[in-house]
Amino acid sequence: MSLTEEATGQSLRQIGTLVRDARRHHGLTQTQLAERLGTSQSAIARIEQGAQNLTLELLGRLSAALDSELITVGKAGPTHLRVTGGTPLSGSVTVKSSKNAAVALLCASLLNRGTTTLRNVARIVEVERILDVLRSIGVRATWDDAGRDLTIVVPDELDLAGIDADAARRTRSIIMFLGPLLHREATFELPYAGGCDLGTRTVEPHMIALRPFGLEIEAHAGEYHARVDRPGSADRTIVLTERGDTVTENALLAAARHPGRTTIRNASPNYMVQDLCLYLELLGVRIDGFGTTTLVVHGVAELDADVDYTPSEDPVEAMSLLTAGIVTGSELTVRRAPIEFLEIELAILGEMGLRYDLSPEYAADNGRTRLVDITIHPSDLGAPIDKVHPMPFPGLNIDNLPFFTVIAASASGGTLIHDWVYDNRAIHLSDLTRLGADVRLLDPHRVLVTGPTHWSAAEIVCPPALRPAVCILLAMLACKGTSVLRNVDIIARGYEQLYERLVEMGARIEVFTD
Ligand SMILES: CC(=O)N[C@H]1[C@@H](OP(=O)(O)OP(=O)(O)OC[C@H]2O[C@@H](n3ccc(=O)[nH]c3=O)[C@H](O)[C@@H]2O)O[C@H](CO)[C@@H](O)[C@@H]1O
Ligand SMILES: C=C(OP(=O)(O)O)C(=O)O
Repeated sequence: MSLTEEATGQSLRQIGTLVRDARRHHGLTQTQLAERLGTSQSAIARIEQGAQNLTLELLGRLSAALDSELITVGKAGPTHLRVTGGTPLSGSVTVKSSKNAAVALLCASLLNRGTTTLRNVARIVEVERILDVLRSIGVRATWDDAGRDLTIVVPDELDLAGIDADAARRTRSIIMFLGPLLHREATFELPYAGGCDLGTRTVEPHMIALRPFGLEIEAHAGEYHARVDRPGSADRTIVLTERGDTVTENALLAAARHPGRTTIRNASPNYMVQDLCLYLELLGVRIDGFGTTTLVVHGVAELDADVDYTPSEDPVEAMSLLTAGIVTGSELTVRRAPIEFLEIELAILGEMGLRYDLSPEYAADNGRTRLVDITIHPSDLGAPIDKVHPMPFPGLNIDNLPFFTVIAASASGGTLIHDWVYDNRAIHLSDLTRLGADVRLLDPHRVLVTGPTHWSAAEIVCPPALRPAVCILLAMLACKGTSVLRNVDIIARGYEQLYERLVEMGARIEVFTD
């Protein structure tokens, strides 16, 4: 069926614009996109001009090639936001539990023969994707009536042939199936890990970390082909080549059922790793060195316990909510903020002139993570003297860095933001120029932001990266007038009810679809 039978020339032109914007966000030329689709550059040029008949099949292939919900076939259309900004927010907002702990714990539940109950799990698309994958291989995962707590029961035999490859390819976290699966299967296949468009993200450190557990991986035809030759129970030391979060988690997951003592050096002590350690301890795995870069895991061959765990609050969500308040010049309280994972961020903000108060500390439901309520006050911000750059924990969180771009744009003076981590995340922040910010990309890793910005409303297509997308939304809250942010579905990957919660604080955000 040809779409032109139904759609007007105007909708073809609209689709053309969406395709062009998505292609540019992916840094693709027309020729490169044409190669992905097996078509010619001139056909792409015609599509982008709205001068090409589009079949549903071609629309589906375009969506897949651009990994974008811009054009969906057989589903509701993409979601957009109309944001009327320029007024302060007020009141308080409570931080939800973290995306990154949730996905690690879901993967970890594969280790347990007993029932895992995870409480207060974030209702986000990233979690749903891992759940889809788990269910497709036979895991029983059910939400309670309130939709907050998850009960997970893993069958004796997994149906790995039935894996939902589409859901798996949309998340990078699928890589954390390797650690648990290597104890269950001698050979298995997993689809390639996917995720946001942040540039190349290596999985080599995972291969290096898991090799001592007998795992060999060959990657071809869109799949990891895993072979396991399980070693004996001898003690071992694993030195991670990168202090990555998920690679530390994979090493922990493998070590948990390795019947010996595993020392993991250069481990990430970041928040999601701490949640995972606490869960594994409930399963009966002793881990020395909690919160440090050397973890000693006393593995147990069979893990069979009915456990109940509540992951801790998300520091990146806390930073997002603080940013919303800062750029709108608001008096706002962010409740249940995990302070240990925000201290450096707050210290830099304090140097920039942010006035804030902290409540006394209290414990999160996991009993360990320290929480505070942070109240920020309207402040005149100045650029920090030194560049702002992330580090593996304890350092400024890599995922919190993009928010400093929006904040720096609201401050007087020039701020250099150095994202050495991701090849393709800073580039998405240059969209802030469309809202009046002076954001100059010096190279793929360094952004020079000069403020203060006279924010002005605009229409922007959401970049295909979670944090930059939220940064643009938050900047729109600072813009007088009405902005439109198109195709915001990516935000649901990591945030639950973000718009509703901002609206409760006084933001004017309307959600609409085409
Ligand atoms: C599900 C989950 O938990 N995701 C988080 C996790 O992803 P994840 O653990 O997958 O992060 P990666 O392993 O991709 O690391 C991010 C990037 O940092 C580089 N790198 C990392 C550590 C290091 O010591 N040296 C180094 O160069 C990696 O090569 C990569 O390019 O950690 C990232 C970095 O905190 C966060 O952005 C992600 O939100
Ligand atoms: C990069 C991020 O996460 P992921 O590892 O899930 O892509 C993020 O949370 O910003």
